[in-house]
Amino acid sequence: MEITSAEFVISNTDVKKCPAGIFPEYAFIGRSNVGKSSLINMLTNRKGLAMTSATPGKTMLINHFFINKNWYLVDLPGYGYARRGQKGKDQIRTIIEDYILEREQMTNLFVLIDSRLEPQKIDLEFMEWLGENGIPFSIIFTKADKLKGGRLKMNINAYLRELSKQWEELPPHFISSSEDRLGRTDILNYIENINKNLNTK
Ligand SMILES: Nc1nc2c(ncn2[C@@H]2O[C@H](COP(=O)(O)OP(=O)(O)OP(=O)(O)O)[C@@H](O)[C@H]2O)c(=O)[nH]1
Ligand SMILES: [Mg+2]
Repeated sequence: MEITSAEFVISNTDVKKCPAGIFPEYAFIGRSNVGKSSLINMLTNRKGLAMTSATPGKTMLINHFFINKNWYLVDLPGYGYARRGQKGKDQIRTIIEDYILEREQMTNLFVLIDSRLEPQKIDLEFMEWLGENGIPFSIIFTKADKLKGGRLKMNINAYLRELSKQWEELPPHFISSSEDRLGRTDILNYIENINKNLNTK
């Protein structure tokens, strides 16, 4: 799929104020600093569209980007950033949970996982929560450029093994690097296919 237009629309803390209309949307979630905003910039080919930072906790709001004038990419705040303090963490948690549970336009959630790390409890618990609530999601392993091929494969296999203890059927997964533009075609094709199926229903 070609990205012909990508426009920032609105930032929100409240799911009720997100854009009206029935356009499907694809949201990105994961621990702070995992690379959600960078991935949105990579997918859209627009460097400064979503704000990124080497310091965790950059994205604090629900950000809507209108793509090709018929679907949205949504950048969400990261979870698990300890330095926010309990109150800050609770606020972010509420924003994320309300969005995920209440946003009917949310067609698929991409859960981003840092490919360098061994399976993290916080991510596994988060995906378990998604399952309990019947939220459709896929996994994107990020920052693949930081690892050599063998190590990358090993880490991803270890993750999938851990997930298969939790899930009978594994969710679709992708491998990405926003530095090397890895995964772009696969992720955009995946979105395009879902959009097509929605249109034929
Ligand atoms: N090498 C490499 N660095 C990356 C990649 N993706 C993101 N980064 C870096 O990781 C840091 C965090 O990236 P962001 O995209 O801001 O992460 P985020 O998940 O949006 O973080 P929060 O908004 O704080 O939750 C930045 O310094 C990015 O340059 C990648 O694919 N490869
Ligand atoms: Mg961000």
